Amino acid sequence: MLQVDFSNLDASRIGPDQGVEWSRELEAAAPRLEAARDALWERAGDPAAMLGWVHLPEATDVLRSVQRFALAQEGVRDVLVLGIGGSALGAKALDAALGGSGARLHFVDNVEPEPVAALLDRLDPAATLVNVISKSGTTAETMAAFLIALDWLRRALGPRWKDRVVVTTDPERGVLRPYAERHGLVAFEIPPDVGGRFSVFSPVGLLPLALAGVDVAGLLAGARMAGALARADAAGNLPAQTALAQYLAWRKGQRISVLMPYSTRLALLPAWFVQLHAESLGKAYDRSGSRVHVGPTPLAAVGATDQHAQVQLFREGPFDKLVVFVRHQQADRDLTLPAEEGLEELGYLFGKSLFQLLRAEAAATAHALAEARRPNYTIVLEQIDAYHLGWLLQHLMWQTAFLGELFDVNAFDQPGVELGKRYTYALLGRPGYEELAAELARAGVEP
Ligand SMILES: O=P(O)(O)OC[C@H]1O[C@H](O)[C@H](O)[C@@H](O)[C@@H]1O
Repeated sequence: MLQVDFSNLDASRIGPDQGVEWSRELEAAAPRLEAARDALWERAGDPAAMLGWVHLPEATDVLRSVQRFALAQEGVRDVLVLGIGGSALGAKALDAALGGSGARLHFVDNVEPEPVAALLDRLDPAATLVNVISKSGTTAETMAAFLIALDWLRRALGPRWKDRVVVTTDPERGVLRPYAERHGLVAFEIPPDVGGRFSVFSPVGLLPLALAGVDVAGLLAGARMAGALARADAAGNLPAQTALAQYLAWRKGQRISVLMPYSTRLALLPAWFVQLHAESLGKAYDRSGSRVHVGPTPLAAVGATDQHAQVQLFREGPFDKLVVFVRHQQADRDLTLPAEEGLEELGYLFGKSLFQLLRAEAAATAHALAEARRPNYTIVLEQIDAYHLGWLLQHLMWQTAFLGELFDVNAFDQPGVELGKRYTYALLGRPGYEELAAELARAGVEP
């Protein structure tokens, strides 16, 4: 089960001394949420609407081909995953939470030379599979890493390098697809109507995760539950409900949306969420073309660790945050705290377990924030496993789609990142970018 405890929204009334009860807010917004739901499901069949991610959890043929490929990779101990943004963050978060029983995944999602060189020094090319992932098939960082990895493989393996590369990209766009065809490389598809940050349950995430030994079928089963709830009426539609809480918070001045899982295993989940919300909702224009400049600023935190770093700000700083906790109810393993002579002052801990302490800290922090009228709600997972994380990630994607409707923005494009890319091309002398290069020269911008 995945449940959401909204009780601290009531306590804090979404902001200092304003707002009404959560249940009333929800009731009042029900028609709007249900209209948003109907609009999303109606558009889900239209490839131009970029809602293909809605259907990924049902794609059992893709699941099987990914599993078959992973099973056949005998002798692969390490996987070099070359991708950035939506082509890395989901698998990275889920591997950190659930990986470990299969191959080790190493993500190259930056172009800083020292870590890349150090990683290649450590790995054995004969036991490493390179999975290059790019929806557009053109991203400079990913392509640069690919050029280096190809050279590294070829030097060590000669013509056998082809057995050690698998490509994940759009069926048509970009340079990777024709390159894979030219060399007969195994290639998986990212459906054209699935944007990068919504692609974790396509081969983008499923392939590396299957190689890492993660229960990818479990992920999809959980993700299907999020989809089922996204069809429900407002009273039972969890993604619509959390979207509403986020939207109301924004409207009432809580413009920073914190995601704070109480789990080190989930420490990378907020990084994935940050891209999902930032690129989907941070928009200059609404769908009718009016200037709006909307978008909650997503902020990453981890409990209990950040109680000792950020919670001071969350509780006493500006009234500008909505804090979302993620907790789990069952630990897979637990450790009991033994009594120790000479440390009697810690007696309140003796006989308790680490998980009991973690749970107490999460509940205490949520209440301490509510008590200071800081809005927060808690997503409760039964446990940290593939099923519940599949559910959680798909829930957050649905939440984002609902928020796109509430803010009336296109949640599936990211026009704001393009100019920086074009300037980079100009600085590197890419043909066709001469005018931009001249503009940069006039402004005194140098690499
Ligand atoms: O998968 P790719 O096409 O290589 O894209 C990787 C990332 O880069 C872009 O700059 C976009 O802003 C992201 O949304 C995307 O996830």
